[in-house]
Amino acid sequence: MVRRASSVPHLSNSGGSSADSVTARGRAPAAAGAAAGRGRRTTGGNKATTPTEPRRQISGSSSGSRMPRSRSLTNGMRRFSPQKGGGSGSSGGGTGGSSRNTPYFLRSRENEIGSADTLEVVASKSTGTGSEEPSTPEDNINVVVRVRPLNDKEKRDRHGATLQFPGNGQVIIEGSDTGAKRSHNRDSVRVFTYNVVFEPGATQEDILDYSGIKRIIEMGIEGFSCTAFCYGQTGSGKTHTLTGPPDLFMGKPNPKDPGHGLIFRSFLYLFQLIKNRKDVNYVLKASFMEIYNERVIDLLNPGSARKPLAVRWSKKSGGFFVENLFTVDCEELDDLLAVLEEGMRNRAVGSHAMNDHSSRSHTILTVHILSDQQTDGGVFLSKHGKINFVDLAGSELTKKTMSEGKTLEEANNINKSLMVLGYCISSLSDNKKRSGHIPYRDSQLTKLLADSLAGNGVTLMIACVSPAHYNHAETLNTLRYASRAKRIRTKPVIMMDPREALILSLKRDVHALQMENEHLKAALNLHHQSAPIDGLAGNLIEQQLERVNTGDGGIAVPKVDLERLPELDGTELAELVKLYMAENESLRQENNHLFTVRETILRDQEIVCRENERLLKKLEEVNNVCVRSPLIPARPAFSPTTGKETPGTEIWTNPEPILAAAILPLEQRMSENADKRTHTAQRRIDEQRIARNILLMANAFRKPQAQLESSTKDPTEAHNNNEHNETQPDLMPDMLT
Ligand SMILES: Nc1ncnc2c1ncn2[C@@H]1O[C@H](COP(=O)(O)OP(=O)(O)OP(=O)(O)O)[C@@H](O)[C@H]1O
Repeated sequence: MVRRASSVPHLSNSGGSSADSVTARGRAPAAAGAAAGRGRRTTGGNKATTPTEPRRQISGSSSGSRMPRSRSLTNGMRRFSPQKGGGSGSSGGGTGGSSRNTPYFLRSRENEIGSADTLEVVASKSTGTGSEEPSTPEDNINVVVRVRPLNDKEKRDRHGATLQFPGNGQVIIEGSDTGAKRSHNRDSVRVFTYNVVFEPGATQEDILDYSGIKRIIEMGIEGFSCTAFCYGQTGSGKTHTLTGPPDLFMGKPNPKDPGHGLIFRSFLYLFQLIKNRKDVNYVLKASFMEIYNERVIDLLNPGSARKPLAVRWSKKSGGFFVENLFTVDCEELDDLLAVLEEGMRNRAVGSHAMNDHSSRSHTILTVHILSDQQTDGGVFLSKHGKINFVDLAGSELTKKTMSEGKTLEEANNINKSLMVLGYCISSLSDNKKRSGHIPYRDSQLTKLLADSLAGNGVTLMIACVSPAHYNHAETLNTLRYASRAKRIRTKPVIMMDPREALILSLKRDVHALQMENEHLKAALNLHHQSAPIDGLAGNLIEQQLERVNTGDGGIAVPKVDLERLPELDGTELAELVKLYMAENESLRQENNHLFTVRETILRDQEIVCRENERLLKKLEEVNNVCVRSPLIPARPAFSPTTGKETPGTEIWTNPEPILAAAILPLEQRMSENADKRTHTAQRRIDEQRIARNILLMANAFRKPQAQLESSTKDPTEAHNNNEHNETQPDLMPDMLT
């Protein structure tokens, strides 16, 4: 029997257009009033501390359990780097006031997603704090398992337990066989490992503290798209985990009720966090929808006609969204709680043999967190985070639930959409299939969860299972899915205003390029001072340094009052972006020039070094030849009085036949001669040698010319002369050096 069938829901990156949002608000003031104006005050923190006792294995009763013994805090719980501290004392963020809030919301509709890596850099630059922003590399979906206690009926029927909890996030499921046969059939025992396993004794507060939801909320505040969803067979405790026992929302809920589920507690935690961030201006909005028989119904504005809303693809955000979904501004915690209550009252609930209060639809409650923070650089950073709480309808074996008629139709739709979800999970968890086709479009549910499962979101899956042996097949199935989901990797990104992200990123580029520029200038100046470079390279460097120092050719970006940046209109922003881009380009070109100059210098240096080495080697060879050669080159005798060369005194001496005793005086004499030789004398010798060489060269050129002239008369003679000429060049190179 369906108690309430209401409508519509949402979720997606971009939602409808801003106009849609306004229209929705306009056509459903009653819902808005109902949701936002209850005036309920819930200040007390819900510290549920029901005393229970620890248990290792499920027995017939759940009473007396205290904490989930097998929860493992070492795996997924610490996946994310710790969040940066709260308020920094910066005052700019909250100054926008309410006039800034509405545009944010409208702008958020246009948001595009940007890479977390980029944001990390942008944020670290903008805050000037280095690399403390949370990094979000590709990561696995966080999967926890919650095992509910045996219910009264199961206890009455003496259903045995099928699960064991060895600890370390493990859960053991026994074989499907029963009785004596079961104990011998060890092959069918399966062990699964998850981030955390909550045993039946776990309290609602344990789920908040240890499931990883707190980190999800923190990341939502940071601008990520986050999702927490419960999956499991019917009656396994999904709704209980997310919202609490069914009677909680029947009348006026008691905020201090320990039964309150994860959503209520998350809201408290969210507001607590927001209150501590004085440096950021937050605007919260919420929507609540359900997917009932593949139709999306708005739970905050079901309308009498229960007209379903359309799920559309947004090219801009690259995701699905629900058109005209009603979104409520939530300035206070009460407003959020009112949204939860309203949606819970409007959702479709039915009863069947396995659950008196069975959800007949999938529900998605989304909290949009629009934040606006002024960075150290004065730029306002706007982000659009969101947290989806998804309560999936439970899979059911219609034979067991004894569904018929409308309930049967619901069950079929539920099972079908869960089957599609199963396909998607299984494809996404398989590395080979992951890049192939994922059948998101096969159901409304998977369309709207696509981003959470495979895209850029942060996801927490809470797999709810029954411990009773008669649910063995369903429990095993859920554990398998959860295990597969754990293999899915996502790469979370922050959703922020693309224009602001672009400006920040360009500013970062400019800064990096300026640093590079400075570095290059410093490097070049160093070379320039230590070794002045002549020639073409020298000129080029001079020109470049001149250009760099005077800023010639650079783009002048006007000084902008960064505090007023958000007030600039689209054209002005576009103009600013253009200027930054032009400046970037100019700096890039300048840096390229500098690189070229540096390359040239390095090449020149290398050539000079090589030449030096060559000359040194040659000098060494010459020295060796001088020492070892039997023929010591002739040296002219110089007059000791005039210091001038005495013509005809060149002697060729062969030291071999000279007695050893005679060598010393000869060497001494040579060295004396060398010392005595004046610079002018050496120059004259060189000049003579050069003159001789020039003469030889001239002759060599003159002869072929004459031969060329005569060759026209006598080809044979010309040929002979050519032969002779070929020997000429042999003399020249050596002599010229
Ligand atoms: N951890 C728990 N502790 C106590 N009671 C629980 C727990 N989990 C579930 N229950 C109870 O079990 C019953 C079924 O739970 P619930 O309605 O949450 O299941 P469900 O998975 O949402 O089922 P469906 O898919 O049919 O909606 C409820 O009466 C609920 O209060």
